[in-house]
Amino acid sequence: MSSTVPKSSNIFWHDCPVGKADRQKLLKQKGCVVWITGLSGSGKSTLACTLGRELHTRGKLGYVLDGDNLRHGLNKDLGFKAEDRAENIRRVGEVAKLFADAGLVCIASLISPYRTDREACRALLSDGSFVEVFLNMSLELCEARDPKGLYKLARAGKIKGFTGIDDPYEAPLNCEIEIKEVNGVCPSPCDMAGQVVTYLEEKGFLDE
Ligand SMILES: Nc1ncnc2c1ncn2[C@@H]1O[C@H](COP(=O)(O)OS(=O)(=O)O)[C@@H](OP(=O)(O)O)[C@H]1O
Ligand SMILES: Nc1ncnc2c1ncn2[C@@H]1O[C@H](COP(=O)(O)OP(=O)(O)O)[C@@H](O)[C@H]1O
Repeated sequence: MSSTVPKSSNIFWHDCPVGKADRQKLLKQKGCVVWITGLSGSGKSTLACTLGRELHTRGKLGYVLDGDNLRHGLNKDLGFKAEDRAENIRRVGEVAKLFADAGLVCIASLISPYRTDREACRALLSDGSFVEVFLNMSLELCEARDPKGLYKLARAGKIKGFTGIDDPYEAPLNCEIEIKEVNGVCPSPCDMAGQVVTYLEEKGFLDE
């Protein structure tokens, strides 16, 4: 696992005259991170994109960091063993922090299966500006969806270490928002995004 202590020495922090507060004023919103966690197929990307669209419609600036997408570039050197997943989450947490500092509503959607990795990301943000959203969908529902056929491959032993099958998923203990299926039925993407928007409104993130 990567250390959070810099390897380099003789490094200094430079402050710029235009700060987060100035950018937030310009954008008429407050920077924060909406961190969406859940099993593969639980609807993370769907929620991220629907929320991104809803914010855009309201004239609010958001940006989606999707785990699958980032593994094509920033994180293409990482696999799925626990250390790689930890490094994946650490990097995305740092990038999300920069987006929040830029004044954006940063929407990160990653399985992020380990509690300790998510908590480390939470600790990077100031109090209240890390909003953890748990898509609490059953394995049965996710597996029935299986849009990429990955559960099928995992069940057949063709993918090893697949989250929920032969790799762990640690559910959040203290998330800000939990979205659940009721009797096997999941809220619609619009309803899921609406729940997050309501939270952001109530906490004042969508105001100056
Ligand atoms: N072994 C294994 N376990 C879980 N997922 C796998 C695996 N191999 C490939 N994939 C694909 O990778 C996507 C998850 O990437 P993440 O960066 O979100 O994963 S993690 O947060 O580092 O656990 C995940 O995307 P989602 O289905 O959108 O969650 C899969 O498409
Ligand atoms: N709220 C929802 N209601 C119905 N289907 C959904 C919902 N959210 C996602 N889906 C569908 O479930 C599948 C998995 O969603 P996706 O967003 O790709 O999940 P993840 O990013 O967690 O892997 C997709 O086919 C998507 O269209």
